[in-house]
Amino acid sequence: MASISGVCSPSSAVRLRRSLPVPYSVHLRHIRPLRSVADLHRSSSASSAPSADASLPVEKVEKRSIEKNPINLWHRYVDWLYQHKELGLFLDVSRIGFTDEFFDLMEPRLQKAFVAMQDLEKGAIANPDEGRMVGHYWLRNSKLAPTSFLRLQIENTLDSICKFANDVISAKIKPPSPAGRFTQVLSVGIGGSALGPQFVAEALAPDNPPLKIVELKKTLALFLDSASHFPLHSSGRWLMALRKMLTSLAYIRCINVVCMSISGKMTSFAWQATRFKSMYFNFCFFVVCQIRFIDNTDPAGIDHQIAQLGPELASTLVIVISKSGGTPETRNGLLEVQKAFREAGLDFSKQGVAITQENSLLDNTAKIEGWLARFPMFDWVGGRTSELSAVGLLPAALQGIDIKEMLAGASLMDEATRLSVVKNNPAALLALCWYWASDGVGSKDMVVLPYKDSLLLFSRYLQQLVMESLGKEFDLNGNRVCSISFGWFLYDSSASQLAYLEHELLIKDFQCMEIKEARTSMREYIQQLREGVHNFFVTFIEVLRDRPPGHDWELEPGVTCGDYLFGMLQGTRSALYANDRESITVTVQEVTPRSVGALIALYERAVGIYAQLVNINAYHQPGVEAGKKAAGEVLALQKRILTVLSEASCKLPVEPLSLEEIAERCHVPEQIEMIYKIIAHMAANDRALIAEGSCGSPRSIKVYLGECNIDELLA
Ligand SMILES: O=P(O)(O)OC[C@H]1O[C@](O)(CO)[C@@H](O)[C@@H]1O
Repeated sequence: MASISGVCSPSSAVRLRRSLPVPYSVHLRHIRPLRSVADLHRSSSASSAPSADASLPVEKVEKRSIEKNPINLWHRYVDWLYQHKELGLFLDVSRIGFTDEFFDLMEPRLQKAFVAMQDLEKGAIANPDEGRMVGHYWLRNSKLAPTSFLRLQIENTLDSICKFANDVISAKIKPPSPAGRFTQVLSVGIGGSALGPQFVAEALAPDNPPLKIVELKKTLALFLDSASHFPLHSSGRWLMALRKMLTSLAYIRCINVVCMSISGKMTSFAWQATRFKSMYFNFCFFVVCQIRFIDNTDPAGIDHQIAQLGPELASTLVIVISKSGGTPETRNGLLEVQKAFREAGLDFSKQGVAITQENSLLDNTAKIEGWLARFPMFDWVGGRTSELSAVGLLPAALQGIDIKEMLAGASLMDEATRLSVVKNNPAALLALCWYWASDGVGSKDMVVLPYKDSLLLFSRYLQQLVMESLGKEFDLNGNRVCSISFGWFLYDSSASQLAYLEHELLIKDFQCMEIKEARTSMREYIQQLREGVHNFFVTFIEVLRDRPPGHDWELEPGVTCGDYLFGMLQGTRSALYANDRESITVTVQEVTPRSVGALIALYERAVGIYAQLVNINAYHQPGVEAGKKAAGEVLALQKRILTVLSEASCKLPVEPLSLEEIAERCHVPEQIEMIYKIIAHMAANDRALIAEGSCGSPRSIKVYLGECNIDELLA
């Protein structure tokens, strides 16, 4: 929250957008009044007979002007409001203008999608390319797993995660260094093997630094010494004193947990003192680790993380996460970290943990090198839906996050999203809205706006889930899908921690306005949102609870800081809608392990249902594979260039080569531009390659090697 104007801004903005035009027919926007709310309500019931012309393809449904009458809108809001009582989660789709006619046409498709989802949950082969099941739903309810073997696997893995995390936190498992306990976790992974843990850490990790047990011991000893002189008679006062003393250490969240767990049981001071001693031991279980991530192959980024760890590398648990076990970015990260360990005189194997498929390259490496622990990734869990497997659960547990609560939240949401009454199924409602808003062909960007800093990374997490699942070229029948249809592409605003929606919107769409002006006041902000290019629909993520109970205060009479954030969200929603910008609002009571688990499950299911609606396979990733292959080809070309240069440079006299000559000798004249880029990159990094001439005029460049030991160069 960087604005000093007091205007709250969304925590992050992600826009997923179309790349190609949509068919003309779906752009038609005829102005025709909506039917009455009562009609809408009637048609929304799953049991009601479809009233629309079933022969009309859903894509031909006309888009009418959206309802603007405030009273009708209120009724629409109330009629469509979804609430999950136990989860404290609401979904408001009233500001998406789908009509009853559209709903009726979609209803049979949704019913078909529900059946497909049921099959999926029963273990149907949902990824025909890889011949595998898709079972992330079983992770949160192992009874659903199609075989008892799988059920046991799930349960045993969860047990071993909990045990390992507890042992690390209580220092039963410790690093060899004198530090005596693990204080940091470094997670190495990418894509689905990084984004979930990052999102959850940002959302749920305790605010405070890891407890330093030495410091704690000292303070507790002092307290115990003086405890006998305390004139405290009631457990309430005793607790208050205890809380005050411990919170002075600034570990508020942990302390609350401990104090709550022992309150109400204390009667006498003697007993209190005993409890206090035992609490000291319990308290050790709350000594959690901080987490850092290496999620790219950017050497400077890796160096930064390692430098930030500094001497704490000796007490860092390194978790390497890769389902395939062979992803180059992750392998590179691992090799870099291992090098840092070697240079610091540390034994990596004593601090390394692998999360990967059995017998993958990574698994075998961890086995051979005798790493501290290995946890399985199951082939029936895709990377982008792996947050509630060991991938997300182990890092979360190490940070003291209640992973069973996360699983419970997801499980409750799974139950809710299995229902076949569309109106009672929040994932189906989301999929329906996406289809309406983007015409089923990705004609609009999806902007995800979490209005809570702790949910900053939710949009980035969704990026991977949605784009990799829905950005497909071919449908299930092998037909090329209409334009790029289901791909929503991301504008990643997270580079700016300020995460301004307006920043993104301004740069991309609102060319007429200055970015700075957008920050000055809410009025200009809304002005710009309303009048910019209309190529998006919004999902607001709202959190009702501003601060933990008892911590809020009024910064002006009757108004808290959270009220501003709330006002910003509501004001933006209203202003956007007034100018025909549709929005969905997902509301949770609080950001808790349970609500985070529920949000993850909600979107996993919505993506699955939407994929069914548009007849694509959400569970394979041919595009990603192509990208990985392309990267490999560039590296192969680099090796060929080095071989050619070596032959020319090891002659006497040395023969400098032009780019054309290199391309010809590599037998790829058409790759001359790539050859130039490879050489420019190597030259910029002081590799054993000398490029004479000007980079600005590539034709002038002559290249040779400064040394001619090709084996060393290729090593
Ligand atoms: O877990 P792996 O096999 O290293 O793959 C990492 C990620 O890379 C991707 O292939 C692309 O980001 C994802 O599908 C996957 O989650």
